Amino acid sequence: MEIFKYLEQYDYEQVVFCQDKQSGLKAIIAIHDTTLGPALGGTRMWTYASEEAAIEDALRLAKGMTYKNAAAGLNLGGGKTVIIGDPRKDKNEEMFRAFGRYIQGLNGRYITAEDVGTTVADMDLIHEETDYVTGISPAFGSSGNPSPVTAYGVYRGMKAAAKEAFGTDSLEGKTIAVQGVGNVAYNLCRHLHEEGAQLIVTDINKEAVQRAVEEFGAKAVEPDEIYSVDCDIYAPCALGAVINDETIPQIKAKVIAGAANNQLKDTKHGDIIHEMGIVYAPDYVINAGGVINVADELYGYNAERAMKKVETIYNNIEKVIEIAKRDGIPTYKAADRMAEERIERMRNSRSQFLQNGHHILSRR
Ligand SMILES: NC(=O)c1ccc[n+]([C@@H]2O[C@H](COP(=O)([O-])OP(=O)(O)OC[C@H]3O[C@@H](n4cnc5c(N)ncnc54)[C@H](O)[C@@H]3O)[C@@H](O)[C@H]2O)c1
Ligand SMILES: CC(C)C[C@H](N)C(=O)O
Repeated sequence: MEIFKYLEQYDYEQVVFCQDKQSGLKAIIAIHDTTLGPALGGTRMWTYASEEAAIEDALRLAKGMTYKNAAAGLNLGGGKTVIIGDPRKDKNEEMFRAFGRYIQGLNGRYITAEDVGTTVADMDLIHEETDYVTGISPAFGSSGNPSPVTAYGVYRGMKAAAKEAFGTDSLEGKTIAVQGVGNVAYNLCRHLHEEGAQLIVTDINKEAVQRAVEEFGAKAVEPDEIYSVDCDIYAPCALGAVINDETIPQIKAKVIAGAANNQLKDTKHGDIIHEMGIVYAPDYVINAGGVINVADELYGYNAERAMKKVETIYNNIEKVIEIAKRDGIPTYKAADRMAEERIERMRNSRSQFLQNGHHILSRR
């Protein structure tokens, strides 16, 4: 990988490699764009096949956060961290504290939170070293685990997408195929079950599947069967790149709306599903509930205020669908347009320097 060429192509600002021999920390912090404010994005811990795969993931996810934060109307830029390692075996206190010191060294350019493989307890350890961390324990007056809030946002966004496809946003009686029933999707399934939807679920973790079967009367299928099941809505809530050349021909759903980041393997797959008439709720618009919730900590966390903002995901999905129709483009492009236009507007409106003692970083 020619790193600077890649950074230039997608206009990344900064990449930081963090190494701490004693704790085994190997982390990559990628900061994509700070036009709107400090870069906020979670920390993923994962066993990558190669260092290059880890760098690519950090970069791709950081850019996604720029778009997610912009589309959600947050005054935050985009960044992300990946820690190379197995979250079940390789974690220790020193690792997260060493990582916290690296974040502190960035002096507020990057603020972290949870992502796949990291937990509230990990954020609390980071918090021992820096204030530039969110998603920490409610005991600190903070918002805690963002997953249930992400799930609520996905539920609301799914309803907006359903309204476009079925003429009503009621999910009662709809069959919804949920791929992965982890932290977010378990809570999503609860909302869907309460509204009277029929659930089909899969996961590589059999216990997670069993819980959804017992609690929500879900029907279980094998992981590779989820794409082809008869359903109204397909909700990808596990991995990225699941909308691809192999899966698209199998999909029977009229709506794709789920929590996973980077669902389209390539942009061309967004074009294909658009041509098929599938209503696609762009991933970073529908799954912004978690980041909206943790970002509220920067103002002194208020759950009511945060949930009010999460509700706007319904309107944001409506807005994206409206732009897509107006401009005759797929929804993924409409979402990019919405985010890019906001960043551009803010960039242009900041032509004068004015010291601002009330900047969000001064309020903590
Ligand atoms: N947690 C959040 O607040 C949040 C916010 C925004 C986006 N997301 C994204 O949503 C997705 C889910 O996040 P999460 O926090 O629930 O993660 P999680 O790790 O708790 O859940 C993911 C689930 O997917 C399952 N899975 C993995 N590979 C699978 C496969 N091939 N087939 C079926 N199931 C498989 C895992 O066993 C796990 O149960 C991720 O892509 C994450 O990046 C999460
Ligand atoms: C809670 C958030 C800051 C990060 C979350 N994992 C996301 O992808 O949106």
